[in-house]
Amino acid sequence: MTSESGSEGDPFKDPSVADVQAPQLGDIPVGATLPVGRSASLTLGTDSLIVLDEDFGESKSAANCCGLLPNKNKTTRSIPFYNILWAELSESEITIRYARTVSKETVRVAYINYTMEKTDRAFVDAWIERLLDRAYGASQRQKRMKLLVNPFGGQGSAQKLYVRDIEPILAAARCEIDVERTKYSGHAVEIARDLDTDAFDVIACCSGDGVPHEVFNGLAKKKDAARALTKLAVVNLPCGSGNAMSWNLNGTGSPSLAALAVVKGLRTPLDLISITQGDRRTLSFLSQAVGIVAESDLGTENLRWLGSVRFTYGFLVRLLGKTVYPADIAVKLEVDDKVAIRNAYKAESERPPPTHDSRPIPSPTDGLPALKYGTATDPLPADWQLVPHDNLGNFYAGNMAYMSPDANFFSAALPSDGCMDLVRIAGDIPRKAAVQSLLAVESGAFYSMPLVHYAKVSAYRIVPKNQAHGYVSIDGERIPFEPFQAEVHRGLGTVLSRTGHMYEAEGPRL
Ligand SMILES: Nc1ncnc2c1ncn2[C@@H]1O[C@H](COP(=O)(O)OP(=O)(O)OP(=O)(O)O)[C@@H](O)[C@H]1O
Repeated sequence: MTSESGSEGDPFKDPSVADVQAPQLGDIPVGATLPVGRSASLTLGTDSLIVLDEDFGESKSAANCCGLLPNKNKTTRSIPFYNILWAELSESEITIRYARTVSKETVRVAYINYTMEKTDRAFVDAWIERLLDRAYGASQRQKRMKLLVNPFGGQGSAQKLYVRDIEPILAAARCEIDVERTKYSGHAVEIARDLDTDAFDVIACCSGDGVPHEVFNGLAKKKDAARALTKLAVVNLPCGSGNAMSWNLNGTGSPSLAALAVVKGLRTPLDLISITQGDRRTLSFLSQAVGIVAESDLGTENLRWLGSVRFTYGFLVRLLGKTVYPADIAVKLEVDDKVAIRNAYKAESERPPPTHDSRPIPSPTDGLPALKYGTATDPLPADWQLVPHDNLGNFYAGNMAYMSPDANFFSAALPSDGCMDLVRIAGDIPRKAAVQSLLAVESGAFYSMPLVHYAKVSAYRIVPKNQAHGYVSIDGERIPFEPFQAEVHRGLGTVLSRTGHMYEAEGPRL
């Protein structure tokens, strides 16, 4: 466990800082330069910190400059504000920590450090504050994180990825981290259920999508469920085999880049979906599948040795066999027109990013919202109609866009539009068209295919029929093959994203 919050015992914090009347932030404009050392300066550029160091080529002493790539020909470099993790002044030393790009997929913590000969403390403090202001914008600094590591995630590599790629970034950004390893399946439900809602800002899952699913459901069990789901942002630091949540919100499957995205992430309301089956109610944050997707994923466990090809293989076998999964389906339809859906997506993407999370914080006595449409065992709501889908091939409802790095399946999905994106495809379409639809997912043409029925719905019920057994997948987890009902709760949950209102995905193409 790393605990770095507060000023007590903080080796970096100069106790005298608080006593100094710092200049106003407005006194430090873009372009403000901080002279450091004899021939070096730090300047606040438009999008980056500009480091000018005339001695850099000759003097590479650790005291003068660390962490910058040595380059004798250049004395000026820039560090994007996005990559700046922290800055501080202690005694007469200024240290700036940042995430240095070492490859397309990796950032590592680096720092620059200068001893300042003359220190106008008040000015330096204000300059640092301005730098952090540019580096974090509306993102909360020094987030307090409950961090769960699934030691079995990603075939056992999660712990190693956490130590090597994630923890150094969070620590350099001076996040407060409370680490716990999950000990058994379902442990994350209990940890989230018993967590003090006010003690943390973020629950970070070093895992795949299974642990965040458990965390949402653990928070749902709290007495103050609505408050906990609003206050605590759930994030995925990708260490599992399926990391869709990170691809959608952090835009990456790289643990170190995701850690940086989380450090800089903006609070984002997320729709959550109640799934009722019998008398059970669970929350889904990612997807629900019946038919070919569920079976290709959950019904191919015997082919684990095939690795990631397992899913595609299972899918193709069923596609070519023209397998159908008959069911009766009733939906609470919101939009059933691809042009209108695409236009709504475009309008949201062009909206200026929100400056803050405007939702009110629910009271400590607010549990989960009541179900508007009852459960799967209640009479069907009057304005819904159970429509037979005797030749159903694929029933797939998504709350996020990417289901895997190459599969932007629900390209019109938005985090909190109050809708699930529902895709239905017949199972008895010509084989060629079926294979084309599979290939179209990767190329981005899937949405526009006429055989893909794409709608925005706020609730539905599905009753599988004429099958002795089958598969239902909720966020990739198997639930009994029985009728179930789904209902969206708009913006009930909270995640962190780069924009505060969109997924990191290309929108629908027509
Ligand atoms: N210590 C543990 N022992 C066994 N199962 C665990 C443990 N900790 C978590 N789990 C279970 O592991 C499941 C998979 O978790 P996770 O989200 O990390 O990865 P995944 O990508 O879904 O799968 P994979 O394990 O293949 O990487 C979760 O549903 C959770 O219940």
